[in-house]
Amino acid sequence: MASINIPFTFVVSTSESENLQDLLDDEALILKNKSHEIEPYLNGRCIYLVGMMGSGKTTVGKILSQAIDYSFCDSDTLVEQDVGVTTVAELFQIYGEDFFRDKETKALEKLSGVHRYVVSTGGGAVIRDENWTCMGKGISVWLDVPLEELARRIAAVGTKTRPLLVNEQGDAYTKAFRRLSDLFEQRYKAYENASARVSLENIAAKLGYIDVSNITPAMIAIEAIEQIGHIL
Ligand SMILES: Nc1ncnc2c1ncn2[C@@H]1O[C@H](COP(=O)(O)OP(=O)(O)O)[C@@H](O)[C@H]1O
Ligand SMILES: O=C(O)C1=C[C@@H](OP(=O)(O)O)[C@@H](O)[C@H](O)C1
Ligand SMILES: [Mg+2]
Repeated sequence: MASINIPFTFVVSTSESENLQDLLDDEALILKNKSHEIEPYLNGRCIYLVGMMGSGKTTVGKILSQAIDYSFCDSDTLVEQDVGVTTVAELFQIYGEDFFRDKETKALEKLSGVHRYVVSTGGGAVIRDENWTCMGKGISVWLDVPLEELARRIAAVGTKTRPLLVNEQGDAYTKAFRRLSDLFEQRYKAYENASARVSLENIAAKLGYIDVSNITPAMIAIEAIEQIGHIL
């Protein structure tokens, strides 16, 4: 495999909630045990998390990478470092979305040549066929989260973090929900191309939860491993 020059080394930057040691004991144990079940069949293929903004790709990706002893990469971070900006929002403001999409594709092209990475993609990575060509060399997993939950999470962190939401009017939740609904309508068929799907509504049903708000990132990582196991 030709060595790909990725202009930085990744250290899995884990905040408190994204470190296996800080998960509930049973979650960490289940993650480790389930990871051992699939590891021999992964053959080092990268795992690409796809899904709408706010679906937890970056958060779950860090946990999943540690569980399966993979490195972690967030394609947005790769683009920010490549361009020399601090945030994607800043990049959109200076260079625009088309420039961002070209850089996003270049990042995925670079990543298509490495192994043993969990890659958290940006929510719009699914809209370009050339990105699917890159991700097709690995295993893609769609984190399918209800729009209300996406809007709640993004409102909690502030819509300024997502440049595609900033021009909407109204309170943070309403403008996030409105724009996310439009984007999902445009993209859901693209997300369905993923190798596997993690539905938070299905997890809630399995656990007897009334909604998805209490499903932790670790539970989602566990379900992702289960769904990957079904397609190996
Ligand atoms: N399972 C979860 N439950 C509650 N909040 C979550 C969960 N997963 C992620 N979050 C929160 O939602 C926001 C978006 O998560 P992030 O990982 O950045 O998603 P993405 O990379 O898909 O946009 C963050 O504030 C994160 O802390
Ligand atoms: O949905 C999108 O088009 C985008 C999602 C963002 O990533 P996250 O999904 O990690 O928020 C980031 O790539 C950019 O703001 C565009
Ligand atoms: Mg992200």
